Amino acid sequence: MVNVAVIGTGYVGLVTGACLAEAGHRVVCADRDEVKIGRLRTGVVPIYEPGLEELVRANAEAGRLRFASDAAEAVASSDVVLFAVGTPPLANGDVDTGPLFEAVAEAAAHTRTPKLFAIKSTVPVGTARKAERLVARALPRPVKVDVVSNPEFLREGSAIRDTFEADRIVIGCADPEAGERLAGLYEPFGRPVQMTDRESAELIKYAANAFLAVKISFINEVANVCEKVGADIRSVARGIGADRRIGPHFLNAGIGYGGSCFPKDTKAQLRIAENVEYDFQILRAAVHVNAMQRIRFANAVERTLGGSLAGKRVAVLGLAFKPHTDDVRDAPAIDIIRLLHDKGADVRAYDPVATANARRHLPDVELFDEPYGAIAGADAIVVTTEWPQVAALDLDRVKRLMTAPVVLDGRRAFEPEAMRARGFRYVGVGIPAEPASGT
Ligand SMILES: NC(=O)C1=CN([C@@H]2O[C@H](COP(=O)(O)OP(=O)(O)OC[C@H]3O[C@@H](n4cnc5c(N)ncnc54)[C@H](O)[C@@H]3O)[C@@H](O)[C@H]2O)C=CC1
Ligand SMILES: O=C(O)[C@H]1O[C@H](OP(=O)(O)OP(=O)(O)OC[C@H]2O[C@@H](n3ccc(=O)[nH]c3=O)[C@H](O)[C@@H]2O)[C@H](O)[C@@H](O)[C@@H]1O
Repeated sequence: MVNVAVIGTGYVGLVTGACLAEAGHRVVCADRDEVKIGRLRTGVVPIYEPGLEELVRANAEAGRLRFASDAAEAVASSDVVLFAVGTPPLANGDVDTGPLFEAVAEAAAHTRTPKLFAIKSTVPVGTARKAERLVARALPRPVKVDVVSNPEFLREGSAIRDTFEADRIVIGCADPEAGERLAGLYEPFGRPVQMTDRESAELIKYAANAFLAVKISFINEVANVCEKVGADIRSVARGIGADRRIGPHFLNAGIGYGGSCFPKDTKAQLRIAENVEYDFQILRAAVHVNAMQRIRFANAVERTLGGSLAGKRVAVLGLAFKPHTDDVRDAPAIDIIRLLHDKGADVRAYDPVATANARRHLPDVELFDEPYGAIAGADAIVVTTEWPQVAALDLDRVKRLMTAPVVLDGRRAFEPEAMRARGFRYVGVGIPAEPASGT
């Protein structure tokens, strides 16, 4: 059992804290947001993540997980301090490491016994080294504090499983003994650990997200070609994904990536490369393709509805950037709705959990927590998040509610053949307009 403090109780901090508590450690999650901490103390989990509320409550009741707004007390009672504060972009495109350095300096100022500081936030190369120098200056008296890099790879919506079943745990350290101590914390998870230097660990995180973003933009470009040559992206993705060197994952073509991570981290990595006078061309192209994919899809809606959206009612299904989360940060749906709205469409949108978060981004759009209200009177359905609730719609009822049975599916929520067999005009990304033979 290790006493752990987690500084920054956002998505990563809360999930990591709860999973470490479940593994038997004694964890205190701290955040400067007192309202959030107050809610967590009463068992209210501020994010929608399947299984998280139960995990938090069970571990809080067992006395292994508690919450603090006072970082000083959290740090004083811990041997390992994990930093999981946000690292948003600054207006000039650089990563804002200010809040992280503030948290590190504050923790150091309250350190009186030897500790291990581990940076989980996604940070530019060199941040752990800088943090180490900051710690040396902020310590009230000289004690040994190791600063290691420990990037996080969890996904929203499957964050708990991703933590317990991580493909790898990356630990970047200057002193191997410090790395081993951090590896000990994760030992109950039984996952492979990669030890490396701090700079490489920091770059692994950005390179992993960049590679995945490139993979998505690549398959989206192949899908765009499919539409022009009459091929089917489903067959193409299956065919290339069967090659073990390519792999079948992250080859779902559609309206591109969104969320709080890929858009932010790809742009951050472009900026990091620019700062060392390197033009990261593939990544720049991937970011551009991703932006264009939203515009292409909105244009496809317009084309499908006869070239003008003026006076047309469109039901957009899905606001979250992916299913099983209420996160709408940089969600493709938000941009697509704005584009449709600007083209004159009367947009109504549905999401099972994200309407509250989406409201401030879409003040002029009527939002529904149930799908049929959004669909009633629609000239077309536009699918922007592949929620199971969308796939499970009563299609006869949907058809009765619409003025014409038209579906534009940006996320492959439906099977094209099944939809066409039920009398829908189905338009998908990378799917031939007419069913191709042999698929
Ligand atoms: N959300 C995700 O799925 C993943 C995020 N990451 C990275 O992890 C880091 C955290 O991300 P999220 O958890 O999504 O962020 P978040 O925005 O959900 O939470 C960050 C938290 O840090 C707190 N905070 C900020 N400055 C603080 C300070 N000085 N002292 C104490 N608390 C402070 C904020 O109040 C907030 O609650 C980022 O660098 C992100 O790129 C990495 C992997 C996955
Ligand atoms: O650094 C981060 O913060 C995290 O970013 C992503 O996780 P996340 O953003 O939660 O979600 P993903 O499941 O990766 O999906 C991101 C976006 O890509 C889209 N996507 C994903 C896969 C695919 O084949 N096609 C596709 O368009 C999704 O719809 C979604 O909009 C990474 O997958 C995590 O490993 C990483 O830890």
